[in-house]
Amino acid sequence: MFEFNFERDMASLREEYAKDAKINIQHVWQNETAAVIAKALATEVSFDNAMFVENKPMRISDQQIRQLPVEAQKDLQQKILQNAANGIGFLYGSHLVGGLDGKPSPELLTSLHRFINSPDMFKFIQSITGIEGICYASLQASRYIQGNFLTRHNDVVESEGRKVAFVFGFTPEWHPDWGGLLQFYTPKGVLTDTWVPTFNNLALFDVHHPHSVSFVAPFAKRPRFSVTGWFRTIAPSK
Ligand SMILES: O=C(O)CCC(=O)C(=O)O
Ligand SMILES: [Fe+2]
Repeated sequence: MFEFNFERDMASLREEYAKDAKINIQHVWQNETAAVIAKALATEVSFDNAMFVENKPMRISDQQIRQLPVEAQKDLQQKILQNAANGIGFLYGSHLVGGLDGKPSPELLTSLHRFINSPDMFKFIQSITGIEGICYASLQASRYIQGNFLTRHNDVVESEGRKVAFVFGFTPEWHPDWGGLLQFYTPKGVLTDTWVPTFNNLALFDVHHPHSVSFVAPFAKRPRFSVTGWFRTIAPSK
């Protein structure tokens, strides 16, 4: 069902990853597969708003937000911005595949989760990164619309054995002026790289890299869709 371009010059991918523990690989899926996943993201996924409020992560649906009195909605927005100003903030559309957010996933994403958890995929990732013992990949569909962002952070969670972050991009025709840029920093916070959202790519990077998704401008013409997660050496207990 999913056609992935496993046949590649692995030596050059390895060499690229080894330079700075990150790589942005283009045209990873066969065109048809990428189009089918992109369509599911745009039409079948019910996204919650993942946000950071009063120093806590929370998730709330569009409908729940609409049901709040206008003053409470403004207050929520204010609190998200306050947290971001203090250094930790995010607001974006998120669907956790596998029932983790209590919402069923479209069949296509469930199958995709299985595919990304296949021995072939683990072998592919291990061959590029040199990391052994990958046995699980979590999966999240994400959607960044105008006003969404994710401030600088790393993805280290020792207890989950997260090793390599991945972002499959499904965003055609994005203009860098619209924000939504995946940015990398040194541990001291100096900006090193900026990757513009694109279609049918796979960004892979060591979870220790500080990174962010820049604020999506109010004039962005479309959403930024991705499927993201982490390749892990510890699987969740059932
Ligand atoms: O969507 C991206 O480009 C990165 C997302 C990310 O950093 C995260 O979800 O932790
Ligand atoms: Fe991240």
